Amino acid sequence: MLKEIPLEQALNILLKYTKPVGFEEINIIDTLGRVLYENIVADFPLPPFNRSPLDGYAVIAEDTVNASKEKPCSLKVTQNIYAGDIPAKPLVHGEAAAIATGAPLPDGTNAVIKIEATQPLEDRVLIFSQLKPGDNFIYMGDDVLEGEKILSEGMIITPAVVGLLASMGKKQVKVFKKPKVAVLTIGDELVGIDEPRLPGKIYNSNVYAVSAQITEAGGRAVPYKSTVDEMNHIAYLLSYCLKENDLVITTGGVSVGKRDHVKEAIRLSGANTLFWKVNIKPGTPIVCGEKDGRLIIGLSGNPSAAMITFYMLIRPIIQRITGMQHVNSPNVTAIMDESFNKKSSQRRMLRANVYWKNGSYRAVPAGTQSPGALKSMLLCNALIDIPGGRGPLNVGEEVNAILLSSNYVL
Ligand SMILES: Nc1nc2c(c(=O)[nH]1)N[C@H]1C(S)=C(S)[C@@H](COP(=O)(O)OP(=O)(O)OC[C@H]3O[C@@H](n4cnc5c(N)ncnc54)[C@H](O)[C@@H]3O)O[C@H]1N2
Ligand code: MOO
Repeated sequence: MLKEIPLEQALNILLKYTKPVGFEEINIIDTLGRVLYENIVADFPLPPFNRSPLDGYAVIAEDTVNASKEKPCSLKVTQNIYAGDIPAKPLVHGEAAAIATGAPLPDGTNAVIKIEATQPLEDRVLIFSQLKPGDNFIYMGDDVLEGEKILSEGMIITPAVVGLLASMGKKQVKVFKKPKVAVLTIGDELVGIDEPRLPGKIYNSNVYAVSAQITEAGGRAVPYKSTVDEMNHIAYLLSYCLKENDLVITTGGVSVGKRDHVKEAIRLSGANTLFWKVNIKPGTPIVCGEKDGRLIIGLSGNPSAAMITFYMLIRPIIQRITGMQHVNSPNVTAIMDESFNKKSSQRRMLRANVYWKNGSYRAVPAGTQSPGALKSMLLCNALIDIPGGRGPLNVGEEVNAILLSSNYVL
């Protein structure tokens, strides 16, 4: 078993045991945020026919030579084409077709004039400017060519992807399956939020916060009722959860106290312990086991420590299982707006709020940094990565900030 390893090594080990859990076919309406499992090749072009970008008249450009406000040319209007129509016949010299935006252009035409540069006159139209072939003409396949690969496996489904899928007429879409992730919270002190909070007890917040993080990361959270600090029972539950789920996350009982049984319970459950302790603060005593290719990851019971190690180590593996290729959080250089007075003997992930001002990122520590202080996670949208052995941070100092959610920064 490895001990006190760097964060990056821990993540590499976890990713080695991480692979997608298959695919499912779902309705397009439910695909936003999922990851595409298939390549999509256009089996017809977009637009599927030559079309008009304007309300106006389809003409033959050569018929408009020298046309001007003073000397308009006059063409006979032989048909009206609305969006959704099929042109009744091709256009020949001397003719124009009244056409709506998005309507198919008749054969023979090579330009469109907007309605504002024309004037109807009985069954004819006066054209006030000269056109070149191709003016205001949208060719079939202008956007997407037939046979073109427009979407690739591994792409995150954004609203634009949804739009392209729909324009290809795809109702059912193959996406990577979400992993089932068990959340097993451990501690004699825990009571459920629907139970009386007796003296000495606390509500089990981790089961909810970690489940929410799993959902946010793209997994399917399976929360279990909390369990007491009893070794054999924990070992039994670990085996059970591992059979029922793709990944098991626990919180609590990973340190060195008499009732911290998770490390031993992982061994008793038949799993192989990959490492114990990662060299970051908070969340140091994280433990990880593997059985039959599935992982058990035991996080600190301290609520913020659990959330931070989740962001650094578990979110990437859930994202990888869901088919995402790029799972690293973005880093930016930020300038400290306030000082942080503590020394960091160990590498520290400082909860911070990072924002953009006058051309640079600024960082403010997000409040009490104790590993159990959950409120500090409210403002925390980034972690300042302080190397071990560094002294306090001063106002104006440049730091490396790991962004947890780019949504909250700008
Ligand atoms: N002698 C030492 N003591 C500790 C060390 C050490 O190296 N030597 N390490 C400390 C560090 S660092 C951490 S982190 C914690 C980790 O402790 P555990 O993972 O064993 O967690 P617990 O002791 O079970 O709980 C810690 C804390 O969190 C509260 N908690 C637990 N579960 C929940 C939950 N589901 N919801 C809300 N709050 C929860 C629990 O009541 C404790 O207050 O160990 C240090 N000790
Ligand atoms: O590693 Mo712990 O989360 O600092 O108390």
